[in-house]
Amino acid sequence: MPALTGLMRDLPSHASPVYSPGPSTGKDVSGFDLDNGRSESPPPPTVLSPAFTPPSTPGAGTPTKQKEPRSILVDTASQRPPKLLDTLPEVNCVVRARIPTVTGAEMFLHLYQNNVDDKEHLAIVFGNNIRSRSLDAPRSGETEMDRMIRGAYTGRLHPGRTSSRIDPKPQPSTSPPVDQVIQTSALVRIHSECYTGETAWSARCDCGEQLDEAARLMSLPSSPGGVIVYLRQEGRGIGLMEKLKAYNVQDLGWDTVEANLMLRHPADARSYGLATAMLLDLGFGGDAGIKLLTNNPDKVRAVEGPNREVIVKERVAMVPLAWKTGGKKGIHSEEIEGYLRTKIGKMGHMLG
Ligand SMILES: Nc1nc2c(ncn2[C@@H]2O[C@H](COP(=O)(O)OP(=O)(O)OP(=O)(O)O)[C@@H](O)[C@H]2O)c(=O)[nH]1
Repeated sequence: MPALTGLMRDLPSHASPVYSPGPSTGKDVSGFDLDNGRSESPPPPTVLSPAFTPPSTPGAGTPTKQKEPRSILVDTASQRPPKLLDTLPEVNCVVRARIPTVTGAEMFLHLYQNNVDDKEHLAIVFGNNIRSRSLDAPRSGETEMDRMIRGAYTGRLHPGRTSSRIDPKPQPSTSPPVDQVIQTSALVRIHSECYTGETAWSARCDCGEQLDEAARLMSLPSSPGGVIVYLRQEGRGIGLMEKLKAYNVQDLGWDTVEANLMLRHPADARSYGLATAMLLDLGFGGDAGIKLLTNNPDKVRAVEGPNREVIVKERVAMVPLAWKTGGKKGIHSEEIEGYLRTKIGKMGHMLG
């Protein structure tokens, strides 16, 4: 069908996010034809959230720069709780530093230690009013200089400052007061490390784009602030070495879930107790609730913790930039199409 082939070539690569259930003649159990990188039928409504509409008119959904994130109300109280450990890990923020960023926005990087692993998990905090309880707690024998060096200061550091508590030259704050932040649910993203997608320019996944988008939304002038909890759970918890093997398995024709299973790993080996504990430390416990930036339904309930220590009130979908902009921006590759299709079809991701 030369006419159809020509038409397909003219469409942006993301134009048909497809999933075909039932018997398939292709290699992939999700119905995705691995030979030509596309499938004939549209996704059934069951695999997409009601709000999702495939971008039939490329370019029609181009967002304006300052657009507020669209969120969907979440009610996890009525859902069956996932299997979580009974107790949350202990976390301790050991240092915090101000990082001016290339976009002009400023954030505070918080480095955590914990009692379950030796990794340096991070909280990337936007806004001046989100404080770590463990960081601010006094340590015996420490001097004011010690406190400033580990980041337990208010306001801003500047040459000559001697007290961690009173900033003699307070900076004007554009953020609302703390109480207000707690009443308007803050934006939170729980992000799992992805060296390939965030550092090595990989077009196999959308991890780098999601990290950038989360930071952009939290830096909008209208944003009450927010936190990206950055967990060192590379490769959905299997580590970089195993993830690279999984990429080779994927190049041999299997999808991201099958590749993990073939290597004798779970499809997803992550847990979120550390994230819950870090959010509690940053003051997000109780009724205030959070707005969680995610497409992953498992993450929504798991982040709340065994006793719903943190409550996810709303979910904000992380729609791929290529879908939102009709293909003008974002990631274009055969690999990312297969990856997103598998996340929707097999991992229940809701991209809308
Ligand atoms: N094993 C494996 N891990 C991958 C692959 N691609 C990305 N990852 C890892 O997957 C994690 C990100 O997971 P995603 O599925 O993109 O997203 P999510 O965290 O489940 O959900 P969102 O909140 O919607 O982003 C990171 O740890 C990546 O390193 C892959 O093909 N195989």
